[in-house]
Amino acid sequence: MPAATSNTSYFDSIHEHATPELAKDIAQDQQRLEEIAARIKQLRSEAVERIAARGKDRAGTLQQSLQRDVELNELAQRLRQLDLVGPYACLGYMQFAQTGERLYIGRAGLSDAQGKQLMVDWRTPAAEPFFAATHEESYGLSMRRRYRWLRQRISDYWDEVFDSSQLQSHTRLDDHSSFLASLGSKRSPKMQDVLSTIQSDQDAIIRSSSRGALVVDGGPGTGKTVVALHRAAYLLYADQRLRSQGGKVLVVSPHEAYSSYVSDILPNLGEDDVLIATLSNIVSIGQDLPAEQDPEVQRIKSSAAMLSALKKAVEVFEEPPATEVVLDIGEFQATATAQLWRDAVGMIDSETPHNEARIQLREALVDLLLPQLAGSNAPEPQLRADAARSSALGALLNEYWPILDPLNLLKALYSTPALLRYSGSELTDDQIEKLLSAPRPVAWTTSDIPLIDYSRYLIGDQDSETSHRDEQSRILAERNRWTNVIDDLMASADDKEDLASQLMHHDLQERLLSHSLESPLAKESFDGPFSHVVVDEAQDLTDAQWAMIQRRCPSGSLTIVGDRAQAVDGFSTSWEQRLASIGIHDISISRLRVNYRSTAQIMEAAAAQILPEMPEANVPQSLRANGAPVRYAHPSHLKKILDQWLAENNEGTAAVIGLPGFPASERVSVLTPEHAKGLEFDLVLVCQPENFGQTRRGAVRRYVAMTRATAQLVILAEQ
Ligand SMILES: Nc1ncnc2c1ncn2[C@@H]1O[C@H](COP(=O)(O)OP(=O)(O)OP(=O)(O)O)[C@@H](O)[C@H]1O
Repeated sequence: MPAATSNTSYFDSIHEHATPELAKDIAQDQQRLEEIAARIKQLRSEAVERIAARGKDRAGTLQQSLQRDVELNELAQRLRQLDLVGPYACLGYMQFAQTGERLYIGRAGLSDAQGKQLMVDWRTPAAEPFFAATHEESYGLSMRRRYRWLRQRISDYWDEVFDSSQLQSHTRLDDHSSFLASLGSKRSPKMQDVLSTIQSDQDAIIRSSSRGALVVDGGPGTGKTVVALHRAAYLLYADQRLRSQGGKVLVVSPHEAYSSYVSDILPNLGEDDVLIATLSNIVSIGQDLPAEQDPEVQRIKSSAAMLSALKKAVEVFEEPPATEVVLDIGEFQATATAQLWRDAVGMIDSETPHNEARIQLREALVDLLLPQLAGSNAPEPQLRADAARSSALGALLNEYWPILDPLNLLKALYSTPALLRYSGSELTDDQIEKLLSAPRPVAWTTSDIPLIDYSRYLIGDQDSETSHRDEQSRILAERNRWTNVIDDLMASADDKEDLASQLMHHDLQERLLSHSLESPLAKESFDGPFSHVVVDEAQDLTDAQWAMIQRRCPSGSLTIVGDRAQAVDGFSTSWEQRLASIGIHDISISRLRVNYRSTAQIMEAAAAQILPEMPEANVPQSLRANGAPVRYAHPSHLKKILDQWLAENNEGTAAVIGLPGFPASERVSVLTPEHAKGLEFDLVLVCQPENFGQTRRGAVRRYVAMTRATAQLVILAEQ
């Protein structure tokens, strides 16, 4: 038997007490894990050596240095993948009933130097039974073993036996204890990695098609977020449709703390290109915006009617001239009529933002005015250039299609009665008066985010004419540079046909060209389009916020994660009705019903809050029944209870919810119920929940706050 290494030493400890069958089984297991670890180590050192050697290559032809750069890039990527996967490479194995063969499942596929398969990638169809098998449908498996990793070591394993003939040789026969133990372990500021214990119902959602919108509905702690993030990684790897659309994925996060909490999950799954952003990050106006204080103003700004008002306000600045305008172009005169203007506008691509459309409009006007300059002796290109640059045409555009500033237009809409009354035809008179009566000067709030975003979408970049010119010259220069590079390559190559086919068929040229043409900001751009968007806490999104997301996902491929019972502002319809109201019709709904987070005692207390207000709430069943009782105490005991818990637990996290001024620390978060959404803590102290409100809104806030606890819940109330 190979010597034990650090990440398999757990098996040594159970080896001592094992039956002969179990000892043989463990030895086989241990050997495969050693082979995997050794192979990763070998591949890693080969990659490092190759990088060191290729990095020193300076001399050579242009072709050689080009290939060297491509190779270095690929090696660096390979190394990064090995480092990501390495410490927790193997998730477990499944054994087939008929052949007795074991197939090991990993975060990535791996073969040894002779080509023997050591483990298969979790996202491949071959790996599916590992996640999908249940006692009802075993997929031909006799058993499955899942490892539990802790600090880069296997700390435990969990066996499930599907074939009764195997019962004698396993110590942990369908014993959920290892799995349950992992659910009860102490939390850290980062969401834990649970790939190896993904359950069959979760797996079915992860692997379902990317077509249309998939709603993942479930109560608190049912693994909706886990499923959505694993689904993003799965689709990026396995879904041809998604990859053919560019494979850009966006995860819309409800708040910054959530973004940070889940930020390790996708990199641990080998995906570090997925963008996670709040709606504020997407708009980014360089400051943290306060929430809108007036609920009525908040409602108006969240409505589709407000988006229509904004669109109409932009159109006010696109009206044709009422009378003919005579333009002096060089020594000639040309007349722009309202009809000529309309014809020119008809030549613009209707999706182009206002400021960028000015570039197209200028060209279209020149096209239509050109016949009126027929008497000129100048060649046509010269005539066109003169007309396009003429100050008369510039003045015409400035008057009837001025360059707009997206933020100023929105401010103007809020504060100019005539503009708001004209544009806001879908708003009621009361709503218009409400907006006009808001304090001046306009101070942005979070409710303005979707409107700012829409205004930017409609209007585009203020400097678009200059940027357009700069971008054109950049692309031209880049193309020339690469044409020269490729010409040089062709000139220096011995076998031209071979090189030409390399350039044409090997994707070298394409990759280099497209990389070099990518704007430096493109990777971080939140403008999309994205081929798939994951939306968490989707029950809270307003119409205007949905519009922001839909614009970024023209394919309509969405994973929508939510729980109607956690909607603070109410969610009285079904998912189908809600999504249909914003134009999403291609929907399928999957439900999750088991709570992996909170003990039964915590869920019972939380259910008592929500069910009287919302009897149809999807309250999930807790998997862990043996928890501590919920504790009730006077608010004055908060500090004492917290200090005692910190002294007794040197690991784990706590949250104080509902007492904003309380001092936070490394292990103690201080949150409102809204900002606690999506998060979880070992200990949750809910402060004065009676102040959260008496209506349904209050019940939802209490429910959200209480269901953040994994192990201990303390309610601090006056009575
Ligand atoms: N298959 C699983 N194996 C182990 N742990 C799991 C599994 N599924 C979910 N969990 C754990 O359950 C907890 C809750 O998961 P998650 O945050 O995804 O739930 P959620 O449905 O999004 O909850 P909420 O609606 O309250 O935000 C997390 O600690 C997660 O790691």
